[in-house]
Amino acid sequence: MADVAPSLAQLRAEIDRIDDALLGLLESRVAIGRRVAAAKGDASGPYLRPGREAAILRRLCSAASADLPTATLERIWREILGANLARQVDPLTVVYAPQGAEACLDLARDRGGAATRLETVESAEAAIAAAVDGRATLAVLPDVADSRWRWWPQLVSASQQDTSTQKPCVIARLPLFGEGGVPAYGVAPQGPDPSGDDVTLYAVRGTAESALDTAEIEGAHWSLIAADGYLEAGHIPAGAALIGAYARPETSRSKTST
Ligand SMILES: O=C(O)C(=O)C[C@]1(C(=O)O)C=C[C@@H](O)C=C1
Repeated sequence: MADVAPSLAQLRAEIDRIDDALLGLLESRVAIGRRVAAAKGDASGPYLRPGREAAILRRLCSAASADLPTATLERIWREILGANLARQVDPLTVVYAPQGAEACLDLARDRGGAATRLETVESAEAAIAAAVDGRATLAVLPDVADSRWRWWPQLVSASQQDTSTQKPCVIARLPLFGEGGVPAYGVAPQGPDPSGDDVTLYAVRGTAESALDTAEIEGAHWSLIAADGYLEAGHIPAGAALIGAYARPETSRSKTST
């Protein structure tokens, strides 16, 4: 007897069963959020862990079939990660999206998901200030290498200040998957979180051939450098200012099967 193609009603019933299973799994995953916060305790550092998030996304994207484009997976999992983070803190992303970098707003929204409050500010100073005083979980700023809104010197100045408080650092580049378009950078009042495949940003006094950008900072000439790998403060050149580190962006895979 020839196979009878399932009816639309049967296929929808199957989709409903899968949705119920997904919901159950999502509930279980999100329920872990408060336990994760307790496990982190006071001493084990910040709640937002961009390195761990990048490692999760890379693992899932390399396991997924071509029917699930990486950009789609990143969107879905950013919502899941954001929902879990919101069980640990009340996340706030502060965004500076000037003319020419309006996409920062969408990148910030996609990054934090619906569970993260979003606030726009009128200057890079205001965004970084929100990260310095701890009001924002993440400050999202436009391309670090673009002189139109050159904000990295503020992180150099902060790093030179003689305070014991945590300096603001670049901890993410947005998005993780996908090339093209103006990238955005995430700055937070915490040290960078290694993902296993990272880029470190630091600044050195003087002119460097490989500089992404240069600036006069408090009377001295500085160059911004992007180096391969995760370099801790002790491993960047002597006298350099650590700007941060972020998961190396991945090329997106968007093909779909036919
Ligand atoms: O692994 C952690 O530290 C978590 O807080 C869990 C989790 C997740 O949902 O997987 C949530 C937020 C962090 O930014 C990273 C990962």
